Amino acid sequence: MIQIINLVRAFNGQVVLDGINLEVPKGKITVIIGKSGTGKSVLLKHIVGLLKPDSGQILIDGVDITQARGRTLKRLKQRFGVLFQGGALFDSMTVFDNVAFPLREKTTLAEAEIIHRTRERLSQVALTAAMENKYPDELSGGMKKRVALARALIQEPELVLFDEPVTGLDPPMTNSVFQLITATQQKSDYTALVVSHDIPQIFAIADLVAMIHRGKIIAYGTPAEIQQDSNPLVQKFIQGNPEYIEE
Ligand SMILES: Nc1ncnc2c1ncn2[C@@H]1O[C@H](COP(=O)(O)OP(=O)(O)OP(=O)(O)O)[C@@H](O)[C@H]1O
Repeated sequence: MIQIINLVRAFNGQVVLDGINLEVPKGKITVIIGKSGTGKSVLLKHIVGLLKPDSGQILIDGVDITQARGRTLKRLKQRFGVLFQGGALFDSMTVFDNVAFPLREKTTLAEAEIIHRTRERLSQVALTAAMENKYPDELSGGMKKRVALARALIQEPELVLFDEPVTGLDPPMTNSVFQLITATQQKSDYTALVVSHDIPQIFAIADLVAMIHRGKIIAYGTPAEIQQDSNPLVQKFIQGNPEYIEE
């Protein structure tokens, strides 16, 4: 579904993406791993059309989003649900209004249908009706992630991008958010691209894992393949070996 071909991007002369090649298959969960500052968020921003590369292509079902403008770009963007780092909920809106927001902004659905769909999504992420009228600052970190997930899924996107969805959560909450990603993905069959450092948990949810190092994909495969990868850099990273920091 997504093909990234020779993607290159530098900022102020510093090359961040140095010829990324990656296929993200339809209806699967692909996880990108790699240390802080290797360009994982920059890559996601290119995929959703927020940044333009210096060169290379990103084909979404054959259409190059790096070249898309106007209506074509808008239509491509509508196919994405995005959960950026931090969740970015609107503090002045209730849980319900946060989740309903994309439907109110971008569709002409009747209010009754908006209420129905919003409740459906909230229950999908195990948020009860009692939570609907709370404001983000009354919620725990894990609850906020659930609300952000419900909002990312509200328009039934074909493709959902998650930028470090469990950062700052305790281990049970981390597992619970990962389980929700798996459960919603299986139910709605969207294509998921997740950026996460959380090893070993990501091996339990990923169909495919790609490791990015110095602007390139240096390993790609199933969790079992990655865990057995012969590249010492991959082994150092997944085992949390401090030597990797210097690599
Ligand atoms: N808009 C920008 N202008 C200049 N430099 C940028 C910009 N966005 C990102 N960078 C640089 O690109 C590099 C990669 O950043 P990015 O946020 O993609 O890393 P990351 O792999 O997602 O890290 P983390 O895991 O810590 O979130 C960093 O050196 C960052 O400073």
